[in-house]
Amino acid sequence: MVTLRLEDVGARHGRRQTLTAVTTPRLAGGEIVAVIGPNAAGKSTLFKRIAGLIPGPGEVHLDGTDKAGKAIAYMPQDTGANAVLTVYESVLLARKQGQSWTVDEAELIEIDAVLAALNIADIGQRPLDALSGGQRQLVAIAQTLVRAPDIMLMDEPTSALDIYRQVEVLQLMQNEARRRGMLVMIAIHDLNQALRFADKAIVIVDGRLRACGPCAEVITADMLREVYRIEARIEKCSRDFDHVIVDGKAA
Ligand SMILES: Nc1ncnc2c1ncn2[C@@H]1O[C@H](COP(=O)(O)OP(=O)(O)OP(=O)(O)O)[C@@H](O)[C@H]1O
Repeated sequence: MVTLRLEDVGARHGRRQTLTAVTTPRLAGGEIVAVIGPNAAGKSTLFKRIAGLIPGPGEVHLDGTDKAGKAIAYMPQDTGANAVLTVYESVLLARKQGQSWTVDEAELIEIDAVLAALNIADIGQRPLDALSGGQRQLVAIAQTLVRAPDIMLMDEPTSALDIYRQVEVLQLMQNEARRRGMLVMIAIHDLNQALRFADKAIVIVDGRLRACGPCAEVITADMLREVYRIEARIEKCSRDFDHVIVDGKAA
């Protein structure tokens, strides 16, 4: 099973230290980890650092994978639209990522299955630049999923989706994490969706790790007051899920 552990991981943008000494316990495949924190806290920077897209001090310890160089897939927050490609072609291109261009039947079946699971099979032949924002986000999720990584880093993957699609995507990611033994880290601002779908939460504040652990232990009224400056209660709904109820800004 894949595991990820960060040790003193940092990053800079120019002269500014944007990530400082982030150390986590071992995070294991099969789990959803919500990465939360205020705007500009360093969530995307953390993902880019884990994915090896930006340099910095510290160690990203990756174990239990045989997909050297392809174990981690990063889905950025802003997904551009390449006008030349159709949805299907773009997903196929993501699947092949540097491999030979021979396409076998099993790969096509897999791509069809991912498009169907995300409910976007009907737009397969549409050019990318003719999609809505939400459709583009779903295509970006498909592009990441077909790479069959051991670790998926998803940067606000549901920010453009309606509530039905949010649930559909987060449920799918939960199922896929369990089924494939994949570690899925999701930067997300919706704390109720984090409480509903994530096993653990990591809180990033000012580029530092403030907390890491089971959602119920991390997403607390005290944390919301200190980190987000809001007064809120965490209450169980009638189906026994924790919910954040916001009362207002903290004094
Ligand atoms: N390319 C860049 N050049 C300079 N500064 C950057 C760059 N990318 C990010 N930063 C800075 O690094 C800090 C962390 O940004 P990051 O995008 O990681 O935050 P975030 O937690 O993902 O925010 P959000 O929730 O708003 O998406 C911010 O202060 C941001 O301005």
